[in-house]
Amino acid sequence: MENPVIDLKGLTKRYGSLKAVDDLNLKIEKGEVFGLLGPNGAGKTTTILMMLGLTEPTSGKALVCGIDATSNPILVKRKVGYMPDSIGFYDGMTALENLVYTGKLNGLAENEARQRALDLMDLVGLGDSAHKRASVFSRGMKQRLGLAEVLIKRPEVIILDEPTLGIDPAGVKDFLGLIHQLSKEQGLTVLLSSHHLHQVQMVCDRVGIFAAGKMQMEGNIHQLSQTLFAEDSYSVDMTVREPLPASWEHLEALQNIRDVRGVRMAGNLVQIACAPEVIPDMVRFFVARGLDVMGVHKREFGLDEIYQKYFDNHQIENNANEKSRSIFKRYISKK
Ligand SMILES: Nc1ncnc2c1ncn2[C@@H]1O[C@H](COP(=O)(O)OP(=O)(O)OP(=O)(O)O)[C@@H](O)[C@H]1O
Repeated sequence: MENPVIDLKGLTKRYGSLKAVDDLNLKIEKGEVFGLLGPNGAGKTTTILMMLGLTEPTSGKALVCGIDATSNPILVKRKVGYMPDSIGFYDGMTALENLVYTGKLNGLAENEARQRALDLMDLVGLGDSAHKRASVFSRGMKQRLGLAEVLIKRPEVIILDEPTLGIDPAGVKDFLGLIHQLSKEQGLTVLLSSHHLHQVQMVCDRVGIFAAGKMQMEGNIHQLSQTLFAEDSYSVDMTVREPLPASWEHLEALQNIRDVRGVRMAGNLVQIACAPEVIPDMVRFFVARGLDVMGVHKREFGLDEIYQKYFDNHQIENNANEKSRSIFKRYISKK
């Protein structure tokens, strides 16, 4: 990566004997959406605070848009919009007044701030609520207003901490769609910290699993899946019309096909761990035995399984949001 927008070099933060962040190296490029994942206490917030110049590193550097966040925090704050997990507004002001106020604080003239605030309220789906007091906003509406407030100063980077908390499912889809659009169309660089793995997977180009102050793994979903699940990272779900008996006579022949690494059967569903190239062979196998194939679904492991597998493998205490955990389904592997 030639000119990363975010460049963390050996970033370390100690609190007494605790290393909250331990020699972190991370580069994020322009227009990239990077998901920062990790259990409670992993060091995510401490990292973000150092990137904003709000906490001084014990050693190492946080460069944002080429600026050292520790020695130039004010300059960095002009370039970076930060949306914390709980956002405060001036309750006595309307949503529009709040945004205009923030715009003016960031150097916009009154008219420009007003116009931009109105445009942004439309963008985040609050166009009809511009003149309502922020105090009457629901949590989800406050999150949307928070995004508008972050965007008003035209940041080059936005850092979002659990941004979808309290937003309804349709709103989450809109919100993530908007993040994606801003990154791809306007080159906005996004660092997203969240425990909602499915949402992170929907929007992030790359994710990093952070634990015990260290970046344990990083890459896109495909790379992480390949690293953790190796040969089992692909599988295909075949659905046949009639349920198959547990002692299906063709099971062994299926298991012995080249590149098939495991088979699991449940009624009329057969899950086969195999390379994607052999999917047509699988279909032919079933058809040749007189079975009606009703569905073929190629499946890759998602971030939920990747995250769980990582912590299963490494036995690092995982206190993260229990809702984000899912049951990892294992295949019956060939002996
Ligand atoms: N000001 C502080 N003084 C002492 N220890 C701190 C301080 N701030 C954070 N820590 C410790 O540093 C570690 C990392 O905390 P941090 O808030 O960065 O974690 P996190 O990954 O953001 O967690 P969460 O997902 O719960 O928000 C924790 O062990 C925490 O107790």
